Amino acid sequence: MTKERVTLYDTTLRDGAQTTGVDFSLEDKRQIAAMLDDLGIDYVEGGYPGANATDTEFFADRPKIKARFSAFGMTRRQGRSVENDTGVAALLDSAADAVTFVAKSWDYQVKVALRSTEEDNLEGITQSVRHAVSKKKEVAVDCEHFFDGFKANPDYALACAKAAYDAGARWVVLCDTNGGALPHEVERIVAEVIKVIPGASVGVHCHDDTGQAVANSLAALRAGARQIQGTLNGLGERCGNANLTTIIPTLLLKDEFASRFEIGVTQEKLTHLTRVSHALDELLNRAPNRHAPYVGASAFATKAGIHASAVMIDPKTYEHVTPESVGNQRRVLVSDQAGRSNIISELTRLGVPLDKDDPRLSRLLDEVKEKEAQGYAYEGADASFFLLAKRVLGEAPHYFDIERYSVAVDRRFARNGFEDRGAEAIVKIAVHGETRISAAEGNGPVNALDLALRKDLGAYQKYIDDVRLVDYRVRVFQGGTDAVTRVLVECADGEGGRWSTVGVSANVIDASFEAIVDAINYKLLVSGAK
Ligand SMILES: CC(=O)SCCNC(=O)CCNC(=O)[C@H](O)C(C)(C)COP(=O)(O)OP(=O)(O)OC[C@H]1O[C@@H](n2cnc3c(N)ncnc32)[C@H](O)[C@@H]1OP(=O)(O)O
Ligand SMILES: CC(=O)C(=O)O
Repeated sequence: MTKERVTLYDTTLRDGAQTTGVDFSLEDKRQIAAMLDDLGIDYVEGGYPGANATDTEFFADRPKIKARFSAFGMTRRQGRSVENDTGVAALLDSAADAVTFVAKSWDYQVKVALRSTEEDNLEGITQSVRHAVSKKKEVAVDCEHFFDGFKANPDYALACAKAAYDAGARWVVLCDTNGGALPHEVERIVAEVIKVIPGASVGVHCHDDTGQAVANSLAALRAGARQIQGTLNGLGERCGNANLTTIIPTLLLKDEFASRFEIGVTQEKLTHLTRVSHALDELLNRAPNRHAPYVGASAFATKAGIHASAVMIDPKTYEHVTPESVGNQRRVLVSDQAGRSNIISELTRLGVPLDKDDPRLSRLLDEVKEKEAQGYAYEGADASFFLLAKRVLGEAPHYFDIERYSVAVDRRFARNGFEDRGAEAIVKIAVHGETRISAAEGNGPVNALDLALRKDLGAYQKYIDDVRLVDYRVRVFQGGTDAVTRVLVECADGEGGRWSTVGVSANVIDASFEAIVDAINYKLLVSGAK
């Protein structure tokens, strides 16, 4: 059976730029456009030329991408001829291959937001599309509020879509602008639309305000639409847009879609998806969503002991697709929900082979559960788990003893309002029976302690010279005066190694110190220090 082509239209650089807290630079836009192109996306909507300096500059010079490069903007303003509309001119003068006009398609919006008439809005659509087509641009029309408009006044919503199509639009895109539509409504309404506009020219643009943007996009596809708009990682106004990072693997890996449709993204490119998703987060300086479908760090993580034992026999028992297909990884977590299978799996990953019948395995599992009951959490601290395992197995050398440490926080206030802040720490340790005392100043108590501990480890100093603390997280739980503090620390070294450790105490400084000591011990152990 010949497969039908589904077109993917990405609006990360336009609707994604409407996400709270997102502000793309010109260079960000160039990099993201290249990433999308490499993935195999058909259209890259670059932004709104004329709306701001970054977008205007981005559209001055066409990025070197194979994908169609699209400029977004509104239809001609009310009371203005299309030839004299500076907004429309900015779209047509841009280096875009295609223009996407946003047009009202809900009579209520025409009256209230545009303060215009239904006839003028229809004329605006027709004139804008015809003008852009006459300037040799390919045209799409995003019919804003289409689903709400259709529910309120189907004839007018359809008339708007039809006006766009009849004037020469290549794509008529039905938008769930407020994100309130549900899949069965979308499926029903799209089926009505394709009675008057061929499905091959119909697209869908869904927002995620009810958490249904992906489901709504798939419902539109089932009903006959052949273009899906969305964004990487689901960026977009308010709750975001349909997440292409979820839609793409669904189209390629789920039989209902994979057997009927083809898209520009190949199975090989699909294996880059997790990296692309994380690269976008890196550019935005935000942590990737661990629970994101397909690409999140937890998407193929197994925590429950019963699941882990089955996953080790056959991963299919608890995985709907393979992690490798989307460039992700399987993880079996160690926690208080674990059984021996979790421990064996994690030890294997860490390069510590252990037989399921080894009596030390049960001791290690008991120790993990006891420590977790005290507040330790090993699923985010694999280096602390590694150390614990090595100790229980009797394979961890003892490198140094802490004899004492102290830390003082210093605040100096001057009359002119100048405030000087800092902290000083002293750490006394014994290495091979020899006492060493180090002092350090830091911008806070944990920083000072970390610097003091790593200042002089005698014969071991050479192993830790390139270690640095890169992340520090605190969680207080149990509440009230009995509160327990858990500190998670992430360290890195000059060879690209990264590892996480945990410390627990009623006192945040003690918990931090414990996590830092674990981080140093881990580095010594994996460096082969004796
Ligand atoms: C559904 C969506 O996500 S659409 C997203 C659109 N993107 C953006 O708004 C981000 C970029 N926007 C901007 O920089 C600015 O809003 C601009 C440059 C486009 C316009 O700025 P301004 O001229 O100051 O107008 P303002 O933003 O206050 O209002 C929008 C105007 O466009 C009109 N308008 C809105 N949609 C349309 C439309 N589809 N067709 C014609 N006119 C429209 C409104 O009635 C309003 O007109 P008014 O100025 O006569 O009141
Ligand atoms: C066009 C668009 O972004 C919307 O209607 O949501």
